[in-house]
Amino acid sequence: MIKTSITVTAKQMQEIEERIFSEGMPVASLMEKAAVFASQKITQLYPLNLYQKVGFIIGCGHNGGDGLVIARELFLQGFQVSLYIPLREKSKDLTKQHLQYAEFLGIASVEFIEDLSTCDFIVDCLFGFGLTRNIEGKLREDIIWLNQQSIPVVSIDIPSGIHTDTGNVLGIAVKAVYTLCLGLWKVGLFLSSAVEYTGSLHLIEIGIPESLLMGEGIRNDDDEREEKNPPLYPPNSEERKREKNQTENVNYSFHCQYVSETNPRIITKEDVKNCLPLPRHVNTHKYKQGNLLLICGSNQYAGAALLAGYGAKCGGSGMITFAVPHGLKKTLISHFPWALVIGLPVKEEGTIISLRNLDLNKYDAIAFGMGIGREVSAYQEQTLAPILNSEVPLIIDADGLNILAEGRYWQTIKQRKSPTILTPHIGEFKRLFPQLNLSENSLEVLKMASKMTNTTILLKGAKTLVSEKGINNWIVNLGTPALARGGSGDVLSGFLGAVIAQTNFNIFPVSKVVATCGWLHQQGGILAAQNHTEMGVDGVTLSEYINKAVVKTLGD
Ligand SMILES: NC(=O)C1=CN([C@@H]2O[C@H](COP(=O)(O)OP(=O)(O)OC[C@H]3O[C@@H](n4cnc5c(N)ncnc54)[C@H](O)[C@@H]3O)[C@@H](O)[C@H]2O)[C@@H](O)CC1
Ligand SMILES: Nc1ncnc2c1ncn2[C@@H]1O[C@H](COP(=O)(O)OP(=O)(O)O)[C@@H](O)[C@H]1O
Ligand SMILES: [K+]
Repeated sequence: MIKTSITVTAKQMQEIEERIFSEGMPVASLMEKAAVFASQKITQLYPLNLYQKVGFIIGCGHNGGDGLVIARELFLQGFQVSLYIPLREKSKDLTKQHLQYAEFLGIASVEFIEDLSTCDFIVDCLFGFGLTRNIEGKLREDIIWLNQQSIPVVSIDIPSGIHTDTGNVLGIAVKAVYTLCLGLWKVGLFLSSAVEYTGSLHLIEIGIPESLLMGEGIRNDDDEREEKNPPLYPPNSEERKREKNQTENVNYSFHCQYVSETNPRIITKEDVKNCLPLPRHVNTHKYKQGNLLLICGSNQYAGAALLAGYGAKCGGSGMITFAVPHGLKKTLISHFPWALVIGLPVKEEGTIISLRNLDLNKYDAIAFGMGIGREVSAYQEQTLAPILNSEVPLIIDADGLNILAEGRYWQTIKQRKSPTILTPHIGEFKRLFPQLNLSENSLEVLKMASKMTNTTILLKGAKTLVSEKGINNWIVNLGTPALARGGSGDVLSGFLGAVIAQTNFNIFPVSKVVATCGWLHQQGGILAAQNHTEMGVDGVTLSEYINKAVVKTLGD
């Protein structure tokens, strides 16, 4: 199972391969295996009865070698194969041998990439994880030409031009319809700069022994499942709070020789199933099921409070309390008759100026910031400061993050004992951490930011990334642009709040729960888009589909 969720860097992949070779597996055999399985996948995607002409762009390294084996297999099956080999003279020995055999078989090669213009599809085997410098000159022109064609491209291992570790484009990169990643997921495939290039991602199993990937301290899912039933505690008892909220040194990653414990894992359906829904004891009651406080809304952004409420509604917490500008009380009650609504004092513009006498520590989670407006910044000592000083797991979103970005509270945040979860989109992240360059290496920067601040950060975008204190890192590898719509994030914060309010962090690390919520949020969006098209996924619709996503996931 671990092979489908682990991600590696180029160096780690090289080390794993070297170990396999040093244990006796011939290089050529591994290449043969990878390429034959890749060719099988290609023929599923492009069956011979529908697609006859296939072009290959062959590089000089082993990615090119893979390409030649795939080309040979397709040729032998009856495809019309053309090879474009721009770096022929520089070919590595194994690649040269495959080229010689391809020529012996009579597989045609072409002089110019334009000669592939009549192909039904093209297989990109120019560079894999060996690409280290920018693509320039003629190769650059070739890729520009390729990207201008409407011919579908399948990239082998990684789209040529994408940096294996950062996902950044090294000058230019191939835009693929499918990427068939060999053996283990290369981490760059999941980072935002690569999203436009990878197309649909498929992992080709090449038999890397799991023993090389497992290490001490790995928790398997069965252990978690057994522990999932939480002990019964009186509501809000000190004992329960202490146990529930302790997160220090909980590290569910692995200590493996080849793969760092901080390598992000892809959150899988199995991970999600393992986390949610949280079990309910038969004799539970509402205060044992998580008591969530949502501090949100302003006259200007009343909708954000409502959408956070709709999100929270999906999360199953026993009690939900809204603390909103008092002018919004009636609206909130009309939407959420089951919730408590507390009116807060406001300034003329309708933004909250204090939390009055709210006893924050009686809640199991607080979500703060959705639609509160920037003006709250002037009242941060009466609002954000007591929230940060509470001993409650905390989610901060939207304008809550903008107040944080002013920089006065990082020390307080660092010292918090309960989990602090920040949910910025890329713009908010840049405001929070102006000293960090997110575009250089988004994953490493995210890890650094969460480590520096002692928080869990969920970075929103086409791919959602989660980092808990730089240690436990996750990638949400699904998503829909249907969610690029005002309010989707408010739904996520509410949902997250409701789930966090019920979570025992002794059983599940914060990062895994946060990634699970991120996954279900995106999966909800995908299901909603299937039924309503991408045009129809407003926040309320999205929230309805989050529960459908839970039901579907459990049934799958
Ligand atoms: N070793 C094996 O038998 C296996 C190989 N695989 C394949 O091997 C690939 C890695 O192979 P390599 O390490 O040979 O690397 P690549 O095939 O990615 O290419 C590296 C070659 O390109 C040259 N190069 C790098 N940047 C360049 C640039 N900007 N312009 C021109 N030339 C440039 C390098 O000098 C080197 O010769 C993987 O991505 C995968 O496709 C594995 O996946 C399966 C097993
Ligand atoms: N192209 C996309 N693909 C997948 N998810 C997206 C895309 N664009 C936005 N999203 C998701 O939608 C949500 C938007 O949140 P946010 O930017 O905070 O919006 P708002 O503040 O309006 O609610 C995030 O969860 C983000 O991951
Ligand atoms: K490639």
